[in-house]
Amino acid sequence: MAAGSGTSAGGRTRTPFPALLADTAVRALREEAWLSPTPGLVDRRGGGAHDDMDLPLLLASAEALRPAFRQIAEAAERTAACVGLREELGGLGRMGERAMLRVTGGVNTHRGALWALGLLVAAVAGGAGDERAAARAAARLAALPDRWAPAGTPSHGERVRRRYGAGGARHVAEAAFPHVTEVALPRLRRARAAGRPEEVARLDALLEVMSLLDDTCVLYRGGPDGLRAVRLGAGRVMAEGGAGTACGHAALIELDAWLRRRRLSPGGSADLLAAALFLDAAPWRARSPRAVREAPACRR
Ligand SMILES: CC(C)(COP(=O)(O)OP(=O)(O)OC[C@H]1O[C@@H](n2cnc3c(N)ncnc32)[C@H](O[C@H]2O[C@H](COP(=O)(O)OP(=O)(O)OP(=O)(O)O)[C@@H](O)[C@H]2O)[C@@H]1O)[C@@H](O)C(=O)NCCC(=O)NCCS
Ligand SMILES: Nc1ncnc2[nH]cnc12
Repeated sequence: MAAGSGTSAGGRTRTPFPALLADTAVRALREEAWLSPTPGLVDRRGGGAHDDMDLPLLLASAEALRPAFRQIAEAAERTAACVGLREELGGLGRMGERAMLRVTGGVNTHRGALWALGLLVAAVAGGAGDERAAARAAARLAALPDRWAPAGTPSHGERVRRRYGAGGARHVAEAAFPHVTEVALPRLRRARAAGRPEEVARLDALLEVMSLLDDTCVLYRGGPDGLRAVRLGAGRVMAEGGAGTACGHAALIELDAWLRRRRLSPGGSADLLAAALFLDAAPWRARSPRAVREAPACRR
């Protein structure tokens, strides 16, 4: 879908591109939250493996991130993709995290999603013309330094990186989101082309990501054995035919019950499914060669 901003020929006001991108990002988060039954995750049925989250909380959290997504897009529209922009995005990302924690009463609902979607929103706003170009541009941004990133207490991701050497959310972004472009999006499209219902296509995309991802949420709570079991369990659902078959559905429900008992939540996979839904629906507005020539140059 092509998109722009300002006033159309007929004089009607069009939604500004940053607001359109923020809408698409929030919608992707909402759709991921509504998807059911998702193993161990919050969904329409309840909080999954979480005793501090439910669907209304995730929906409120998604809405609280809208201003951050819009401001991220605005910054990327006006600033070249170099360290200055990376640092501005870091500040906006941390502001978004504070807004999220305010509405959730301190629960980390969407930190990883804000990171992945924030980088992809910036990439599309900065002129990426398709999903692969967006993932590559997001990777370049992720790899830039942010001198204002607070040292503070190590995050869960940082702890398991030190302990087990796992890559985590930063590494996945720097690798240009292969689980999104090479796994989730192709799986979504193959399932749709085969006539599967949209919900089944999304569940299969999630399960395939789960079967491959080093999810630091799972590693933090379940260690390497927990992560191995989650990946094998998700792989088994797919080997049984996926969420749309009787055997695959039974395997999914079994995996869900096991994750709830072990209090393991594949939150990183949920974030990457939301990233795939964002790219799948993104409004593209590749910059014209003239706009690229006139884009502000890197100052550092
Ligand atoms: C680079 C950052 C993402 C920070 O990364 P780091 O790994 O240091 O920090 P974490 O706080 O651990 O957050 C990473 C979140 O990313 C998700 N995730 C996990 N593994 C992967 C993966 N392999 N690939 C992609 N994404 C992954 C995951 O998010 C989900 O889980 C969250 C709940 O996690 P947690 O708090 O650990 O949950 P609980 O176990 O429930 O906690 P307790 O109840 O037990 O206390 C949830 O948010 C999901 O979204 C990881 O949690 C980045 O955030 C950063 O540097 N931000 C600064 C701002 C910035 O620069 N922004 C720029 C662009 S906007
Ligand atoms: N549906 C979900 N359940 C739990 N954590 C999540 N983080 C992002 N989406 C989530």
